[in-house]
Parts: sequence; structure tokens; C-alpha cells
Amino acid sequence: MSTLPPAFAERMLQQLGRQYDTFVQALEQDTPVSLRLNPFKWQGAPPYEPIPWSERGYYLPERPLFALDPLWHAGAYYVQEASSQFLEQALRQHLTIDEPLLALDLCGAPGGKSTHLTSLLPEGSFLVSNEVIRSRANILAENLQKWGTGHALVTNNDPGQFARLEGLFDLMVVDAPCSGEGLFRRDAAAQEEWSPANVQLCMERQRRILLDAWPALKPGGLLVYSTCTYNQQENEENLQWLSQQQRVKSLPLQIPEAWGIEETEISGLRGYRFYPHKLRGEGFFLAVLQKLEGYEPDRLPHVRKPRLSFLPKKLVPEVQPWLLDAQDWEIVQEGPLWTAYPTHWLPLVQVLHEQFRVVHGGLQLAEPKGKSLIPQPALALSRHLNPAQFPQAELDLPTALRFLRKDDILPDGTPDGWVLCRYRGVGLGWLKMMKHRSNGYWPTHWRLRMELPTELPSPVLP
Ligand SMILES: C[S@@+](CC[C@H](N)C(=O)[O-])C[C@H]1O[C@@H](n2cnc3c(N)ncnc32)[C@H](O)[C@@H]1O
Repeated sequence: MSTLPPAFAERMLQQLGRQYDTFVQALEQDTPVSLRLNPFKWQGAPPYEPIPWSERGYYLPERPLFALDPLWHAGAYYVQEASSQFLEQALRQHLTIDEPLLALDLCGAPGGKSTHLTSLLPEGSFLVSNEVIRSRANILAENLQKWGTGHALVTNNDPGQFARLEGLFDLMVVDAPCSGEGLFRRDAAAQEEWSPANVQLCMERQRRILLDAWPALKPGGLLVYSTCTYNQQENEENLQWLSQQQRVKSLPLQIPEAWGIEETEISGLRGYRFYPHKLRGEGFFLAVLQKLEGYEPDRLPHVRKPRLSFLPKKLVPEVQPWLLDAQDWEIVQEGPLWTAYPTHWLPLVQVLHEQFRVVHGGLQLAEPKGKSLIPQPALALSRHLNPAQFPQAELDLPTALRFLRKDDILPDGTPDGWVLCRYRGVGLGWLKMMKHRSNGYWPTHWRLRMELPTELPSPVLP
């Protein structure tokens, strides 16, 4: 690691006092590698050290080449830094309601928190995941499709535009763009870009994001605010500032001392700070606030011209059996695609389509081509797919990797027509079998672009 920016070192020395040297030593160590399992795709517990605050989170003994593991492509797990998985405690300890909720992840890409949220929210909940940078919004959409949820929609808007949806969201997560001090160990660029002026700029941007989007949260709703930086300006001081603008209540989290997380408090507002010398994880900060007052609408905004039209009734039976819980979904035409949205959330989805830039939403089922239907990649990866509707092929590791590279593969004993390819029991993608050849339907922009080594690695999840 290069030398720390002097102004940063000075601030940390002041913040940490006698702990400063151990903090610097920790920055010289390797970054722990960790992942979070998808509870809907992988039930087993791998033989790795668990992350104490995340039920499905594990530290790996070393960094594998994830690209060579089809389970990573299939969304059986998400490679996620350990500290960030602490979001789980905010939800477990404060979302006591068991009914479906509406959540907004305002700074969503690449999707660590969003995929985590879809595993933690009560069944039937819906997540709007937003990302202001278009290219990053596409990555977020890819990761959510691979995670296998249909109860989510990705937008590409400025946070302030969510003020139009006043009082709608039960939960708002703001994992804010920050000065990234907590990433210095694994990201040299974060260190190069750091300056006191940039900290100030980040703080101002964070305040703007919080205040602009604040109306979208319901009274009584929860805000989870997090950054991956240590300084007080972007953390405690922002909470303090927000509490001066709005009526909020700070919600504390119960954390065993052994976890090594530092609890902070300024003006009665609690926060939780992660230092790499006190636990196995990167720098992080998280706080939970409850909104105490605001407007709560009794209906959704009016939609003048719905963008999504229902699939004609006579066509519905062609795809409805593909869904496990068919009665809970409405199938609509979305451009060239037939997409399923949870019936309960379709009115909101229409509002979002009219007022926001929607990058991806719901569960894409099929694209009609002439008289046939092409099943969509997201369906193969979805936990809502009824696999009994399709012949299946279990691929071995080399074949699965060739499928992901879009090389020709010809699994034994598969009939002509659409075949669902699986790897270690997890849905991967579609293959169209035709006599003695096949076409793989793995999206070109998701393609595995590396040459396969002659010796393939042992599995990440044994
Ligand atoms: C810390 S990252 C989010 C990480 C994500 N929550 C996750 O867990 O994978 C912050 C995100 O905020 C986005 N961002 C940058 N400027 C923004 C702004 N002015 N308003 C909202 N989001 C912004 C960045 O593009 C980035 O994707």
C-alpha cells in the first residue's frame, strides 16, 4: 500500500488516537474475500468462516477466479464485502412487519444491497432499485436478474425525482456515493482521489440526495443510510443535519461486543462504524432513522396512458404455466417482451413506467418470434420458474463454462426444442436443441470472455 494522504492520516490519528497504528497496520493486510449466498438458490452451508452479522455471509480462505464458477454467473451467491452485509441487521431488527413492503434503494449499482434486500424483505415485497449512472444501472439490472427476483424494477433517475412518489416507500436505503476512505486497502484509486475538498463535496452531495428524496419515504418509514468512509462529516454530521431539517428518530441496533463494531452517538443519533483493525471487513458506516412525520397519500399518482398492456387472455395460457406461483402474477406486453409483474404491484409499476426511466422490471418470460416463443434468460435464472415445464440438462463444469462463453455445446440425451440448462441443480440458461446441433441463449453482453484453462479450479462452494 502506498503512503496515506497526509491530511487523511492526520484526521484518522485524531479520530483513532492510540488505535491509529493498528489501523494503519490493518491497511497493510490483504482484504478479506467474502460472499453472500442466495437463500433461494443455495441452501447448503459451505465449510467457511461465517460473517457474524450476516446469516448467509461467509469469508473465503482465498480469492478464487469467480468468472470460472457457473454458480456465480447463475446468482447462487453474490461476492460482497463483509461489512456491507451489516445492512441485514437493520432489517432484521427493525422491520417487524410481516406484510409485503415497498422498498427503494436509491444508489443501487452494482447491486450488493439490492440483492441482499430482495432476500430479506417479507415475501411479496417489491424493490425499486435506482442508479443514476446509466451504464451502472445496466449492471444492476443484470445482477438482479441473475439473483432471480421478479419483484424488483430498476430505474435510472436522479434521486430527487423520487419526491414525486410522495409518502410511498416503507424503506429507503441510501448507500451514498462517498469519499471511499474505507476502500483504500483494495482500491488505490480511492486513495488518489481523496482530498479534504472531495470529502466536503461528497458531504454536500449526500445531503442533497437525502433531502431531495426524503418526501418519498412514508411517515413511520425507515431510512438506512450508509457509506464506506470513516469521517464524521459524511456520516454523523449528515445525520445530525438531516435531523435538523426533518423530524426523525434514531433506531439503535443490538450488536454483541465480539463483533468489533463501534457504536457512535451524536445528539442522540446512533451510528455503527466498521474499522478494519477491529473486525474482518472494510471501512463502513450505517445508521437507521425513522421518519416521524410527512404526507401519506391514500392513492397512487394517476396514470394517464399506461405503458404496459395486458397480454391478450387467449395468449396467457402459453406462458402462465411457466411460473410456479402463477396466480400472483399479471403478464403484460413490454416492448417486444412478455413480462410478468406481481399483480399487487402492477399499478405502481405503471406509474414508474410513466414517470421514470425504467431500465428493467419484473420477470421477463418470453419474446414471441413468428409462431414460437423464445424463453428469456431471466426466466431460467428465476426462483419463480416452474422447471417441470421444460426438459432439463445438467451440465458439467467444462460444458457449463462453454455455454457461458456461447460456444457450441451438445448435451447428451436432450430432446429437440427448448432445454433448461442447469449447473449443480441451479438454473443457468436456455438451449435450443435442433437434431445434431444447438443454439445457446445466454445474452451476448453477459458472455464469459476468457479462454478456459486446461485445468479448471475446484468449486467455490464445495
Ligand atoms: C456506494 S455506491 C452503491 C453501492 C450499492 N449500493 C451496492 O451495494 O452495490 C454509490 C452509488 O451511487 C451512485 N451515485 C453517484 N452519484 C450519485 C448521485 N448524485 N445521486 C445518486 N447516486 C449517485 C454511484 O454511481 C454508485 O453506483
